[in-house]
Amino acid sequence: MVLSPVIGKLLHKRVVLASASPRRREILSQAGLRFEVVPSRFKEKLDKAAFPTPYAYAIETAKQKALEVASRMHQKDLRAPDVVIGADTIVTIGGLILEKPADKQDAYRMLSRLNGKEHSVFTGVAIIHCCSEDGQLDTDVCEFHEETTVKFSELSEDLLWEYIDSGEPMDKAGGYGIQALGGMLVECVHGDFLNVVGFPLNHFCKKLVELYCPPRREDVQRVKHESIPPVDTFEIASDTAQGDEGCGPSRAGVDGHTGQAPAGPQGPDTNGLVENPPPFPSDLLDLIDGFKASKALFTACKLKVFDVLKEEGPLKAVDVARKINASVCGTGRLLDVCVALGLLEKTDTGYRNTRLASRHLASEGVCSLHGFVAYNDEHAWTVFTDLESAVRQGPRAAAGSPAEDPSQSRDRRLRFMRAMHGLAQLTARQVATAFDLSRFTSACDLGGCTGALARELAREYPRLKVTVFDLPEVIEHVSSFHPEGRQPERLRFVPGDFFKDDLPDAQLYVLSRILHDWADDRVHELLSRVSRSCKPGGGLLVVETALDERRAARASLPAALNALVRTQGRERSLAEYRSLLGQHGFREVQVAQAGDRLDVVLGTRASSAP
Ligand SMILES: Cc1cn([C@@H]2O[C@H](COP(=O)(O)OP(=O)(O)OP(=O)(O)O)[C@@H](O)[C@H]2O)c(=O)[nH]c1=O
Repeated sequence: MVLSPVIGKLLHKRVVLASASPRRREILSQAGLRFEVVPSRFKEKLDKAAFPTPYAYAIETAKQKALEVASRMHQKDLRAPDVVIGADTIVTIGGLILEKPADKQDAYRMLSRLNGKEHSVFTGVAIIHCCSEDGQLDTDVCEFHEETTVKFSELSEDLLWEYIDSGEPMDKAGGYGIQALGGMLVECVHGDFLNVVGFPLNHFCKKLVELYCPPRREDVQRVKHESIPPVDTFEIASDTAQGDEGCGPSRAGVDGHTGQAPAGPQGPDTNGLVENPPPFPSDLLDLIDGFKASKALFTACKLKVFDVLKEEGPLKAVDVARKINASVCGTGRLLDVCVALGLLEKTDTGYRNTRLASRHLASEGVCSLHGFVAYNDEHAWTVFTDLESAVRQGPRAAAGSPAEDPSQSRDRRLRFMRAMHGLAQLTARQVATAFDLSRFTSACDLGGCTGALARELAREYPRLKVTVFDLPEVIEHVSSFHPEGRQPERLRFVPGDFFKDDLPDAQLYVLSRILHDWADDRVHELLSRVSRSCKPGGGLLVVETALDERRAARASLPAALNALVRTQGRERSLAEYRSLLGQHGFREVQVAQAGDRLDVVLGTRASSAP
């Protein structure tokens, strides 16, 4: 049975599934798709470190699998299939990508890593439309990914080995099959179950709707009046008004061109709408509306909605309104928007936090980003409204990072410190473990703010003594960030200015999220001071979000703008950071990623002066 009309659109096409996975075959054939199976010969050996995110890796692998089949079939038959579908499923935990285990020991290593914890399963999918012209293969690639989180129960060694001995883990990413025996390991799943099994059918159907069934004119007009994107529903796929022609393999739909669609036979009508409108630009509308979503999140945080619900949820809108001292109508709308944004859940008994909100948006807790949200709301929001003049005039004349600007008010400094503290706590472990730093016995975190990274370094390396060096007006507030009182013995805070004062002695210097705040001349000045203090064999660890050519990731783009509106600094590429370290006498420069957004660069001070 073909439930989704859009799958029906593919019935007259030659569709190929470029996969040997029996699960993918089953999911797609149960959805009513008719296709041939041609397993891909593409070796899954792409360099994972070359991708900004795990899903970028999965998408690229899926694309390469499908392209290999398309080009092999084209060469063999001189007729490529119409559509080739490739997919790749990976399991990720703590920044690590797990694929199919090589052997039983490998399966054991994977399952022990997942034991008792939550991990993400990503499937990257590529839908390739092929067309042969003059013997040449022409392809249009549409790609997407889906993420599902899965939590394993605490499992005994015996159970893990029993499961491994069943043989089930061996052909499955992460070493388990949720659809079979492996289901017993799983405590809960958040997201699309079939995505874990190997193919995100729901997202796939939505993509097909985008590709094959651009919205009808009535829908476009409705959008004009109501600003509600009529996408992502399968009803649009019903082709009563459009017929097969309008819903065909539109080039504009297939290659995602958002430009002008060719005018229909009558040309543009009086509204400027055309007979065959281009695919509805839902991503673009999301982008246009993006600031409203941010502001809703900021406001809910500021009003402590997530704190109230963490402590007492689920609660009805009227009760939340009373607790946050706001109107019932306004609160109800804000709560519904938070539900739509995936921050809250609405149940029969009222609204409650999603796990994401409880973890990151409530004001307390080690993973809280409440301070970072407040900083964005109260500071970044204001300066970004002036982005146009920053773009016109170039970076702000005001020098220095917010923590270092002496004219800053105490409140503003504290707000900035809270923001940095939240971010640093969240990433400290990944930064501390990006390289093995156990050869060092002393480290100095320059501009180390509240010591969040320094604490993690001290925790990770039991021999390491860590000094946090920051401005006196910053150090003065440190104790309020560690309410439990005493700092660990191997951690000390020294007030000073890294541009003026002698740097504390250390074997390893750390500059975490510092360099991007400064223009090139100041960066050279700082690095030459570090280089002079660092003894041969010592190290310099730089932590930044690098602008790398490979990284088309949106993650690094806001940072590029930050530097423009906030300081004289700028983001730099990994090649630039490497070169900066080289110019200041650091050799054997290595690069690693700490999570999705941060790059860590480590250099060793050479014996000869630069
Ligand atoms: C987490 C999980 C994974 N899988 C299977 O793991 C393989 C992933 O490997 P892949 O590289 O994406 O695919 P493949 O099997 O090598 O096939 P191919 O597409 O030819 O590369 C796929 O099979 C999936 O179903 C399950 O069956 N159940 C699960 O719970």
